This record gives sequence, C-alpha cells and structure tokens, in this order.
Amino acid sequence: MDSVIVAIDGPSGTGKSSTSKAVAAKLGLSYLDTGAQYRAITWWMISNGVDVTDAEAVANAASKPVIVSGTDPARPTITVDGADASGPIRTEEVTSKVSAVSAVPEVRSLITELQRSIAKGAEHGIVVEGRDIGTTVLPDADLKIFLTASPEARAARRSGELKGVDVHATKEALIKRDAADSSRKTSPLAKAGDAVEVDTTELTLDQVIECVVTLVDEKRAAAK
Ligand SMILES: Nc1ncnc2c1ncn2[C@@H]1O[C@H](COP(=O)(O)OP(=O)(O)OP(=O)(O)O)[C@@H](O)[C@H]1O
Ligand SMILES: Nc1ccn([C@H]2C[C@H](O)[C@@H](COP(=O)(O)O)O2)c(=O)n1
Repeated sequence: MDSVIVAIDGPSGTGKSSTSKAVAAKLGLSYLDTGAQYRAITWWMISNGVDVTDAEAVANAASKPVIVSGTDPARPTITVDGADASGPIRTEEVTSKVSAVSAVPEVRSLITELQRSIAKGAEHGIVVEGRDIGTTVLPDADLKIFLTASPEARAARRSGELKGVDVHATKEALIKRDAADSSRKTSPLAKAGDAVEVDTTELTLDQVIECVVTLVDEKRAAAK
C-alpha cells in the first residue's frame, strides 16, 4: 500500500488537527481539515446576512460560496470566494454558530462531496480529520482513528491556547458543541465501528503522533 487514506475523528480539543498535520508531514501525505470547511461556510453565511438559525435559508444559500482547501500539512490554507478565511473562521462568533450550519443536510452533502474529491485527488494519500470521516465521508479509509480526551484535559488545552480565557467556560462550551455535533440527524459525530480509539488524556502530543504513525506503518506492512 503506497497511497494511504487515514481518517481521524473525535470531539473538539482531542488533538485531531495537531496530530493529523504532524502525521501527514512525517509520512509525506496531504492533510485536510474538514472543520475549517464547515467554519468557512459558516463565516460566509454570517458575512452575507444569512440567519444561521433558519435551516431553510442556510440550505438555499449553501451552494453559493466557493470554498478551496490547501492540503499541504506544513501550510494548510482555506479560502472563500478567493479570500483568505484562515483568521476569520477561528472567531468566537463562528465557533458558536458552526454546529447549527453544519447540521443542515444540504451543507453536509455539498461539503462531503468536496471532501471526497479532495481525498480522491491526493496522489500520495491523505490524512482527513473531522467528525464523520470514518463513518460517512470515507467509509473505506485504510485506517480510522477516533481520538478522545476528558473534557477537563480538552478545556485546559484550549485555555492554554486562548490566554486569559476561563477554563470552566471553555469546558462548558466544548461540551455544548460536542452535544450538538453528536445529536444532529445527518452524519453526527460518531466513532466508526472499525476505528481504533485512542484516549489522549494522559498522552503528550508526540506520543499520540507516534501512536498514529505506528498504526499506519502496521497497516502498510499488513497490506504487503
Ligand atoms: N496530547 C496532547 N497533549 C497536550 N496538548 C495537546 C495534545 N493534543 C493536542 N494538544 C493541544 O490542544 C489544543 C487543541 O488541539 P487540536 O486543535 O489539535 O484539537 P482538535 O481536536 O483539532 O480540536 P477542534 O476539533 O476543536 O478543532 C492545541 O493547542 C494542541 O497543541
Ligand atoms: N467532519 C466534520 C468536521 C467538522 N464539523 C463541524 C462540527 C464542529 O463543531 C465544527 C468545527 O470543527 P473544528 O474546527 O472545531 O474541528 O465543524 C462537522 O460537522 N463535520
């Protein structure tokens, strides 16, 4: 197996992005942050005055923005209608509204097709991270990982990133977003039956990266 497709799913703050980028860089694979795509469409909705609580309005506008993801793990990029969206998609406003937008079936269907076409075009293989990659987007991925960590560990990690932010409030926000993402009807956050679960609570980031690289190596060796 030369080209390899790795799906990494899990709740917020479990280390999906950090792990996926590092694994892709180490193994010479492409990298796709699917959360960034849902954030990008959410940013477009907000910027264009679409009421994100109105699922019909979101569905009607869903095909309008052109979202382009760059898949170099050393320099992942995201543009909306040609404009760099990497900063604006990380605002508190987008974070608080992305679960509502990403629950709309028309949004999921468009973004899922985009993700599949990017994965198909990755010459040497790709690490794709998100919430429904192993279950829905790439059910035939060569390796599926489901990262978990305690809410306390995840909140502490996020608060470390956002200096001065209250850990308790961060933990509540994480739990609320996970609950929304897990309970939506279409393609919820879920572990695929054949995914390997890795609890990262007590692991350093380097240990998690090493664990995933080893799992990829084992898959490749088994396929020879
Ligand atoms: N095992 C770990 N130990 C300590 N810190 C970690 C670990 N894994 C990731 N982190 C840190 O936790 C923060 C969140 O990680 P990351 O953004 O990769 O999570 P995520 O699962 O992609 O989150 P989200 O789904 O919200 O985008 C980052 O600051 C990252 O450096
Ligand atoms: N495959 C995916 C990826 C992400 N989402 C939604 C749900 C998340 O809360 C949001 C932002 O993701 P993050 O940047 O925090 O990883 O995007 C999804 O529904 N499916």
